[in-house]
Amino acid sequence: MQIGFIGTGSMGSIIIDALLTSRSLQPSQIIAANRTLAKVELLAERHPGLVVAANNDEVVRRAEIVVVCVKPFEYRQALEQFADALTAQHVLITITSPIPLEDLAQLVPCPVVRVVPSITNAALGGMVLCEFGPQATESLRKRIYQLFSALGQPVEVTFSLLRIASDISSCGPAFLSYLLQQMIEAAVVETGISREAATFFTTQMVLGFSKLLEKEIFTLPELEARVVVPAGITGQGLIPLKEHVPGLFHEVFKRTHQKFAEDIEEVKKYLDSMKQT
Ligand SMILES: NC(=O)C1=CN([C@@H]2O[C@H](COP(=O)(O)OP(=O)(O)OC[C@H]3O[C@@H](n4cnc5c(N)ncnc54)[C@H](O)[C@@H]3O)[C@@H](O)[C@H]2O)C=CC1
Ligand SMILES: O=C(O)[C@@H]1CCC=N1
Repeated sequence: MQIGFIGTGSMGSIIIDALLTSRSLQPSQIIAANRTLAKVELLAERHPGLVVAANNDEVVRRAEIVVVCVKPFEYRQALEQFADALTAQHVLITITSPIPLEDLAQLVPCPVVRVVPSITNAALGGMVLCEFGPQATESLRKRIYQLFSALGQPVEVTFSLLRIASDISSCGPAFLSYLLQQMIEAAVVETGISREAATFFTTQMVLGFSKLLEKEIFTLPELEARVVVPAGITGQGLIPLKEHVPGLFHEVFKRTHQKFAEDIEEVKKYLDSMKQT
């Protein structure tokens, strides 16, 4: 079985690296194309045996599962370049959320699946969100879970949960990184600690924190309660946090949902126009 990749930018290359470093696939089982050829050539240098395709059409002709890793507004062009080569034997996977599977399914002759990765998959951790289109069978579900379990924990999400699940699982690492950088900056400015030392302490704290959660030693509220000892120092630090943070993530999720709705509307326009041609 050969797996094809269209788009080997940030996420395409993370998925390929993860499938190969986990030894789920051999490099020769992957064929990939990218608009800028140099990016795939770099991947092939890293993974000798990986097949560099000259174009998207070649990927689709040689692969059975085709993973499209381009951005929502690059889809139209990409689809136009390969849709004619798809047959009922293919499986088309999209890794981005604003492409409605029902609409995509009407444009191609094969089952369609959504697999939303997370940057955490680069360390073979975190979640892999899966949504299956109208033609997906039970055996296809099993195959997709098996393949992508190399990257992290696959979980099926319905379209109604997709946005918030992606917000937490895939956007979450960026949100957390921003918050942690704010903590580091404040430490540097308020105390004169070096950025290097503050970054080291922060990183080690997060690694330990992840282990606590992984080992299910505490739930998040239990963990907070154990650190905030009565009349202690942490409680003082939490006062400004409790003053400023509530409401913040409501705004974050309102914005991601708004952008998602706008993207879907735009995508639907071009998918509808493609249905008519
Ligand atoms: N960055 C992240 O953490 C996550 C991103 N995603 C989704 O993945 C999608 C891709 O994101 P990135 O990989 O970060 O973007 P990117 O811009 O790094 O990668 C897109 C790649 O597609 C290539 N490309 C564009 N049009 C093409 C075409 N017609 N044929 C062949 N190659 C083409 C580009 O050259 C580029 O290398 C986004 O829509 C995003 O929503 C999903 C989950 C997490
Ligand atoms: O398509 C999405 O929903 C993802 C989440 C992070 C970036 N893009």
